Amino acid sequence: MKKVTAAILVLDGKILIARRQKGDVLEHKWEFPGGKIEPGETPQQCLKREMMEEFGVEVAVGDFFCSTVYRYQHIEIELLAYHTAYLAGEFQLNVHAEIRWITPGDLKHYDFSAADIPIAHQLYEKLNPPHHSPAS
Ligand SMILES: Nc1nc2c([nH]c(=O)n2[C@H]2C[C@H](O)[C@@H](COP(=O)(O)OP(=O)(O)OP(=O)(O)O)O2)c(=O)[nH]1
Ligand SMILES: [Mg+2]
Repeated sequence: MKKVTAAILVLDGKILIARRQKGDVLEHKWEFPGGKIEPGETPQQCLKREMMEEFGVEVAVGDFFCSTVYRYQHIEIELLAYHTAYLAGEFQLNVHAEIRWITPGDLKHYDFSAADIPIAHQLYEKLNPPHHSPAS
């Protein structure tokens, strides 16, 4: 099983999501960006490297958020999501078709890769402000 890291990056209350390119595995699907852990790397080192490779930005990788295991036809992955803080750099698209900054409520409206759906759901539960019932 391949271990893959994914960044939960929130800036000004908006969450970073990225869309995979046409022709890529899982083409057009939205994801929390990251990639496969290489031999000898910690998940944190991997995610820092991937964010630099894929967007040219520097991040600090913080606490573990959650993980999922998913078996695609092409690969079985353990997806490890980490809270990540933006440090520096202009976002450029080196491998993705598009990025968006979305509100927690928007998480339900995007077509995420299957392995990401439970992560998007947990993030929604964590960040979406609860609706207050009227005072009695
Ligand atoms: N980065 C990332 N990959 C995901 C997510 N969800 C998901 O199913 N995947 C799958 C897609 C791929 O089959 C696999 C590895 O991700 P990747 O293609 O980003 O790997 P990578 O950046 O190391 O790229 P490469 O060297 O394999 O081209 O994980 C996700 O949220 N983020
Ligand atoms: Mg990647």
